[in-house]
Amino acid sequence: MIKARKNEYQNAKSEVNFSHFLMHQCLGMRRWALTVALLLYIVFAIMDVLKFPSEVYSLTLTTRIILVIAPLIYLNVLYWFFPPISIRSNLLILLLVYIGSGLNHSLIYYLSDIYGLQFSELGMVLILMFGCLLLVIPIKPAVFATFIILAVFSAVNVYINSQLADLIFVLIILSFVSGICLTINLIGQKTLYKNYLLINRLYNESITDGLTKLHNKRSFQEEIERLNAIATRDNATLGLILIDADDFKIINDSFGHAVGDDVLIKIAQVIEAKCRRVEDIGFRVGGDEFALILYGINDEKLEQTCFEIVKNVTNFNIKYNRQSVKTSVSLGAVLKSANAKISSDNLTEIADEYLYEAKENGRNQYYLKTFQ
Ligand SMILES: Nc1nc2c(ncn2[C@@H]2O[C@H](COP(=O)(O)OP(=O)(O)OP(=O)(O)O)[C@@H](O)[C@H]2O)c(=O)[nH]1
Repeated sequence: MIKARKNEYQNAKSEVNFSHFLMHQCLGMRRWALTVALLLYIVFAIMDVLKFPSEVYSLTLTTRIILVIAPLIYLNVLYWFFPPISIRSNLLILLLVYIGSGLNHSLIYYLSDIYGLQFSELGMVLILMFGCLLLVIPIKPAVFATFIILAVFSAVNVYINSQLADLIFVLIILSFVSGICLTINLIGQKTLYKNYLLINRLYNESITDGLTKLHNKRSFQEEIERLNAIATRDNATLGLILIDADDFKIINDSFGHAVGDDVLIKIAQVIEAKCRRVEDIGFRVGGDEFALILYGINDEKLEQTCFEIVKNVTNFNIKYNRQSVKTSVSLGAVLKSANAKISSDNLTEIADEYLYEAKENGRNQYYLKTFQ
């Protein structure tokens, strides 16, 4: 059940997190692709002025600036100085630049034909390479944009009565170029997705206790600091319960290690059952020691939770060779009230002192303090 809950949460977040991971991995590539695209496009615009008569370049410059150069300047500033967190951020503007440059190409191709000017096909190959590969646009929108660009290009060719055989030849070359670029893009994204899953799995293993599947001690130190900082920032309460099995050595010595393990797993299940929201986290912090962090809890609910944990563990019905295994836990709990400021180390120390009191004063009970 613990594992199922973790997986459910992770799967829901995985799609979003992969977009962030991909952005992180591809940020350098996208930055340089945008910069090189801008420089190349400015060179194309300058060539328009040098090669074409003013009635042609006044039109081509306007469309180049509006559809491509201005959005590219915006994207360059954004990606170099305020990098977005997701690969899907600014997707519409990226598509506008890609489709805009493709349509511009067809427009200039058309004007060159009318005015009898020389115009190279090389530009279209570069546009397709940037759009399908270097800008790292997600695959489906890239295919869609490429289709629009090639469809308009074909329509212009048909309109100006190009040779059908020539058009088919050019379309085959352009489709081949975009096909290769899209395939490399797809393979790259799939490889990165595999790396992403591997990193996630290794990270989850590094913060999970192998026996109980609760978070481990390392994760406890990270989470108590993180949640205490968030609670202080947001003036929220934070509950911390430390839980220690009573006379666990006796259980191990009397019934064996396997029964001891079974008891630990059952205690972990009781703790996990108290985690009702994403911010509530249960940990195994030592051999027979556990912790539970409850974000935003009030004193009444914290006390109720302590009471229920003690009661549920006492009610375990574990039998070994027809002998019942007596189990109990002692708890030390602390509630950081909404406006209190305290370090996570001090919070843990207070809970630990209270756990010690609970042990000293007879075990199978909880001691709780509110820190104002
Ligand atoms: N079965 C099992 N036992 C473990 C595991 N890790 C630690 N232990 C045992 O847990 C016991 C902890 O004992 P102590 O720290 O002396 O505490 P205790 O016997 O519970 O006594 P109090 O805490 O004072 O009530 C030791 O006997 C460890 O060997 C584990 O993964 N499985």
